[in-house]
Parts: sequence; structure tokens; C-alpha cells
Amino acid sequence: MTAHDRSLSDRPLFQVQNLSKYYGARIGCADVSFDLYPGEVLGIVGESGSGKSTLLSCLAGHMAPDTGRVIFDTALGPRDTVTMGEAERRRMGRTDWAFVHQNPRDGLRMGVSAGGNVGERLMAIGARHYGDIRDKSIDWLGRVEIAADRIDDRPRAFSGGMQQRLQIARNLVTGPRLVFMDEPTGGLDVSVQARLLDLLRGLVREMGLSAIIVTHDLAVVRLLADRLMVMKGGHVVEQGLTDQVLDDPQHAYTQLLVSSVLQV
Ligand SMILES: Nc1ncnc2c1ncn2[C@@H]1O[C@H](COP(=O)(O)OP(=O)(O)OP(=O)(O)O)[C@@H](O)[C@H]1O
Repeated sequence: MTAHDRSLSDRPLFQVQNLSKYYGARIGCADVSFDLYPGEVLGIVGESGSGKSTLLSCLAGHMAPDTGRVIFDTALGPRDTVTMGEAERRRMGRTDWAFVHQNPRDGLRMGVSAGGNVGERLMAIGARHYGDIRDKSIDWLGRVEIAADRIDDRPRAFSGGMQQRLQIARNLVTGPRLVFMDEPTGGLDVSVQARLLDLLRGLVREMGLSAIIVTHDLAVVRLLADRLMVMKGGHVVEQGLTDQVLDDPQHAYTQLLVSSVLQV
């Protein structure tokens, strides 16, 4: 679904209002506002130091913003995740939300088997039947193109691309409603990136996932994001539908970003 075919009855899954985070006098990100609707993918792009990681950390509840509201449409209705209790936020992090790190080592348990990495997420939300957990883990390994006979291998025996695919399986197996991704294809070879992007695009569409993806790679947002937010110096300088922003950038910085990529 895109912003175009959203029905009027839909309400935002995620609302961010006037969010700011400072490190002393230095701006991390300032006055960021946007709505994300069910099934929408938002890309956040900008040069190094523009505030993308700070913003993502505040959105995902890893860091407390100084000001602003981050409202998620929970099963009990919209709740401000900034002011909710730590226990409730953690529970949401295991159920409704998922976070895919740039470095798979930050999102996987390296000493636990591939099957264990996926299965323990199911156990964390109450699954108890060993056969079901194993079957579902094998199914998810297959969906991220990891052969079933690798189920007992530890992630350190996997290539970087396989580790990243395993991290994606671990995060999606519980059927989250919102996935945060921090440079999901960063640090991988170009050919591996392309394959991972294809896989991600398939999963996002098939599951109707809502996602917020931080990247400095415009190819990633072109392929995955319905909407795009461009950051510079901690501020959002432009946002809109991805194709519109990339094909007809209005802000001088976005024009530079797009033209510098085209020249490569
Ligand atoms: N822990 C910190 N302490 C002080 N300043 C910080 C800290 N983390 C980030 N900053 C500053 O906040 C601003 C935004 O940084 P941030 O890491 O969010 O940008 P980014 O767009 O994610 O960059 P990159 O693409 O390099 O990860 C920068 O000026 C940075 O120096």
C-alpha cells in the first residue's frame, strides 16, 4: 500500500510529533514530525552525522528524546511510548516491534544455533511446543534462503549476508507490526546487497509490513520505501513520496544527494 491508496478510515500506526534530542549543545535531531500508516515503509536518508541514528534510537525507545511524542497504535489504542513504563516498552519491543541492526552481531546471539536464534523469539512470546517451534524456525530459515541443514550451525559459521538474513528471520518470525532497520544492507558486498534487498522487498510486501529504514543508500529507499525523509544537520529538510522526492527534489541538499549518486 502507498500513501495514495490509503483509505480514509485508516489511522496512523505510528505518530511522531516534534521530536528533538540534543547532546549537550549539539543537535542530534530536532523537531521531527511524521505519521506512518499500516503497511507503509518510510526511508530516512542523509549524510553521515545528519541525525538518522539518533532519530531511529529515539523512535525505537533505545534512547529517550528531550522533547516530543512517539505514539504507537497498540492493541489497547494509541499510546505514547516515551512516557510508558520500561516493562511495557520492553514487551512491545518483543512483540509489536522489531529492530534489524546494521551489524548482525548486534542483533543475533552468536553462541546460539541458527534455529535457536529464531526459536527463542517464539519462546519469548509464549510458544512452548518444541516441534512447532522447530517447524516454524525451519520455515523461516527457508524464507530467508538458509538451508534447513544449517539449523544447528552457529551464526559465526555463516557469511555476512547469511548472518543478516538470519537476523531478519529472527526479527520477523513473531509477526511484528513495525520494523526498524538501521542500514540493513550496509557493510555487505554489492552483489550480496542486491540479493538481500530483493528478499527484504518480497517479505515487506508479502507481510504488509510497516517499516522505518535508515540508510545512506538511495537504491535501498528507491526499492523499499513508499515515503522518504531527507535529513541534514539534525533537521528534516524534505519529505514526500519516494519517487517524487528522488525524481523532482525540491531542496538544494536533496538535489545534491540525488545528483551525486547519479554521477557515480
Ligand atoms: N553519543 C553522542 N554524544 C555526542 N554527540 C553525538 C552522540 N551521538 C551522535 N552525536 C552527534 O549527533 C549528530 C547526529 O549523529 P547521528 O549518529 O545521529 O547521525 P547519522 O546520520 O546517524 O550518522 P551516520 O550515518 O554516520 O551513522 C552528530 O553531530 C553527532 O556527532
